[in-house]
Amino acid sequence: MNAVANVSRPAAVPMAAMPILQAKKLTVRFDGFPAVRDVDLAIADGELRVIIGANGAGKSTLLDLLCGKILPSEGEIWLRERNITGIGEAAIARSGLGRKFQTPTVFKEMTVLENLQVASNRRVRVFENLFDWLPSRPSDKEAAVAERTGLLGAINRRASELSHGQLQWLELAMVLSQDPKIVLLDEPAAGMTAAETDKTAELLLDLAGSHTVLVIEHDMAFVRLICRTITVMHQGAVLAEGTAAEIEHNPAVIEAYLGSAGLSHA
Ligand SMILES: Nc1ncnc2c1ncn2[C@@H]1O[C@H](COP(=O)(O)OP(=O)(O)OP(=O)(O)O)[C@@H](O)[C@H]1O
Repeated sequence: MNAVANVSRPAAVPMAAMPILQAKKLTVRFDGFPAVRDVDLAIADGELRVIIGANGAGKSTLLDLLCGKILPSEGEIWLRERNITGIGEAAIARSGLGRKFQTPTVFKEMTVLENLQVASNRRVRVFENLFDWLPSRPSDKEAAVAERTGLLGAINRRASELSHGQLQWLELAMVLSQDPKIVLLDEPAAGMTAAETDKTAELLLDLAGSHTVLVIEHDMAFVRLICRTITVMHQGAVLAEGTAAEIEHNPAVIEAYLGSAGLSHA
């Protein structure tokens, strides 16, 4: 049996309370081309939301907008009752929104623990690694983050010795070290083995609830492992939103994104 099947899934989150993250008519144009168009999105506190869509649908650009990496041409982004549009990437990160990119940006010559210390500002400057005068034991928080991401046993190993999956988990652990309320993930299972993919699904299901998680994903098998609500993007706009079953049977989605073969063959 798939290991993920044993993980208890958080119930779909009802949207009664104010969403923790909202996009309102979010649009960005590059030289007049609308990469993201009029996107309305409402993510509940503790929700695990998956965004799917064909290449060029605007998924990464949407995450770039939400984390403040790029500015919208029109529309707004709200973190609970606060309009965070245009406040800048660093201020948005400080407000509790963490982003993990597809390509890990860990320091390969440092250990897992040292990377976590850099991420949480316990090891303030990278060159301090040259001197062995910083704590070599994990704090309780570092140990907890390492344990949650399956890296506790590897905490003193250099990042260069880690597998591809472990590197991805390390970068997620580095994001978690900064205490985000919301975590944005760009294809977290890309390039992973089947076992690593299952473990990543378990990890995301475990994170949901204590964190709000927004995931871009291409791999439909992975999406089915983790999804509660799926948002489908097409040509920069939101085409559909619903459960996996609703999305799989949505004629517009089948037509626009999945082709006549349907979702099960995506
Ligand atoms: N900085 C940019 N300048 C010009 N066009 C851009 C820029 N960034 C993205 N685009 C265009 O915007 C559209 C959306 O791109 P985006 O990368 O967001 O799509 P995506 O859904 O994430 O695709 P993929 O799954 O292939 O990563 C594409 O047509 C892309 O070429």
